[in-house]
Amino acid sequence: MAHLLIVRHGQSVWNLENRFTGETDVDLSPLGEQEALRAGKLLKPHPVDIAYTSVLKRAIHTLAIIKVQTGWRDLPVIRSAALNERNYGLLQGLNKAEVAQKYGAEQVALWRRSYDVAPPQGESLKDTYERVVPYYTAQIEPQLRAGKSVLIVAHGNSLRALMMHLEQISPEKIALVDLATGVPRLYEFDASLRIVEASYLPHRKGVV
Ligand SMILES: O=C(O)[C@@H](CO)OP(=O)(O)O
Repeated sequence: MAHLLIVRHGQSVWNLENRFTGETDVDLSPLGEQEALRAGKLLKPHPVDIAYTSVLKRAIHTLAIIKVQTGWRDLPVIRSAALNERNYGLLQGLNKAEVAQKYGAEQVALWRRSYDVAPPQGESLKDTYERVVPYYTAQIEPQLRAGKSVLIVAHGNSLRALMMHLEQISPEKIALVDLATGVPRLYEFDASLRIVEASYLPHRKGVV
């Protein structure tokens, strides 16, 4: 059966500086480029037919490095803003530790990891889910149903929203799920597109 691979972009310059990034279009840090190379090595044994990414350069750059590293130079790529990072509103650009000092760690934890508490003028994870999952269902799932394997290179929160959908993670439990930069997660499906295995590469055997 077809498989799906999801990868969060490599470390960005603002990840490194511990700043809320959201839809700000910052590029990879040097470590982020290394993480993308490593992701390419891990992905190589799992060829795909099509790739999807956001319109933000940290994801586009990660995918470009993966394409070179895997030798998948002709891999078709579709970019969509539906896969962008959640909009962090007024927090974008601010240092996460400074925001925690000002508003308290508990409030910041709610803004960062709760399902439905939106940061000021930004998107909650629920808002993000409501744009990511319909895009996945309409555009990406049909590829899998047609037997095509798919790679998605996107962002911490847009991918957490997708993981909620794929793995039936509850709003309470998703608060505990963090996705590391540049570590691919592999989903294998049965003929009815039910997940038979979900695991981070290179580790296998993590059965859902
Ligand atoms: O700043 C951001 O856009 C995201 C991802 O880096 O941060 P957080 O992990 O706090 O949601």
